[in-house]
Amino acid sequence: MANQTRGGLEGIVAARTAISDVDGERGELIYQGLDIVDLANNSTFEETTYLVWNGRLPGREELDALSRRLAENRTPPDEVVRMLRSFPKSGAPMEVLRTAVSALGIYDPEGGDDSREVNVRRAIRLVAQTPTLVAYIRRLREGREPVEPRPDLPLAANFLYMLTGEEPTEESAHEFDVALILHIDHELNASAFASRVITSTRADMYSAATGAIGALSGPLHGGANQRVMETLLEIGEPGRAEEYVRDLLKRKERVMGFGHRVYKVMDPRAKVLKNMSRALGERHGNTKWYEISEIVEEVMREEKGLYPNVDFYSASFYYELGIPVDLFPCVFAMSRMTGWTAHVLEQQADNRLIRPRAEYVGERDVPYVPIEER
Ligand SMILES: CC(=O)SCCNC(=O)CCNC(=O)[C@H](O)C(C)(C)COP(=O)(O)OP(=O)(O)OC[C@H]1O[C@@H](n2cnc3c(N)ncnc32)[C@H](O)[C@@H]1OP(=O)(O)O
Ligand SMILES: O=C([O-])CC(=O)C(=O)O
Repeated sequence: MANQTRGGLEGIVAARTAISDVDGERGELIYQGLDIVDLANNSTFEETTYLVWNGRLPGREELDALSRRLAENRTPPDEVVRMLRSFPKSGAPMEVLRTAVSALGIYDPEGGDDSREVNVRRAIRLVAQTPTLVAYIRRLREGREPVEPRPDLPLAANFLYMLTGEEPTEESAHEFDVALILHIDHELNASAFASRVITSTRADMYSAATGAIGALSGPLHGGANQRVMETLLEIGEPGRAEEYVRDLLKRKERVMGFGHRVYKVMDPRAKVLKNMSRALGERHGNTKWYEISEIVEEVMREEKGLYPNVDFYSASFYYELGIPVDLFPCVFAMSRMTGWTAHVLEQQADNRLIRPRAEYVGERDVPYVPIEER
């Protein structure tokens, strides 16, 4: 049996997928064969969702039909919204989102039917309703009424609108849309793998989405974007950045938003987000968070040879957009819902139970000692 000396399944190919691929040496990411930078420059979240689910770009009518269905399905069931109202305001947003997404399964209007057609409709509802849940979580915990979704706005603009009650500028809505495109999928990342393991037992799509949110929430995965911003806020001023990072490293602590299991160079998504973070800061006349980030990046390269991952520059970008810091992982989840549901559909189409082996390192032949004799 192959053994995993360092653990973490490093370098192990554990699934076949056509959804996305990462070239860690060249710093490239493709979705269904298309380069992420091309998609960031030319596509929209809705169009890229079509691509990731269907393996090709849509024609005009196909795109309009999917956009319409995503817009029509934004309102979560009343029962789930009532549940959100009943949660303590102190609940961590990712915990609340995980629980709400799980509850969506109970109120699924097509529950019990596991055909592909129904699962595609489920995927649409999950992608359409997750942003609404995230915006509602924010409003309700602040004691404010939720802002109803607007079906005339694209998904990205509608989310920013539901968050604040104000329509975002065209530029902000466009840049946020690009950030969502960049987060849609990433080969066999931990949360996508979790979604495939759950699906492989023939459990339902909501179980897979709930498990995936749990996996994403950890600070070594999608929870890192929140920790990055907390670090930037603690640094506070560009003049303090260098010393702060060197101190962290001296204490052998990890600097969030750096390093990656697959990329050995800068994450291509981080390059796009870096430019967007600078541009947004400049438009707002506040480049402080960007400037601190740049210094952190330089020190990490010099001291550790580590580069920013997707979570690093998304942090200052989301912060400048006015998104609350502890909502950052939920924003990641909103976009990644497209990727997770694509993995569920792909796994269902050619399923075999995922059940690897473990290398047993415990004792053997241990005699049972009665409790009085221990
Ligand atoms: C969307 C995403 O999930 S992107 C990743 C988001 N996560 C983060 O940004 C958290 C910070 N980064 C990390 O913890 C890691 O780089 C991971 C978990 C992302 C990937 O790490 P792995 O491939 O498992 O590498 P591993 O954890 O074995 O680390 C290798 C070495 O690099 C060091 N290292 C890796 N990342 C960092 C970091 N961010 N800061 C400081 N040191 C680091 C480790 O301390 C370790 O050093 P050692 O061998 O001297 O002990
Ligand atoms: O691929 C990974 O391990 C983590 C990552 O960057 C992602 O999920 O976007």
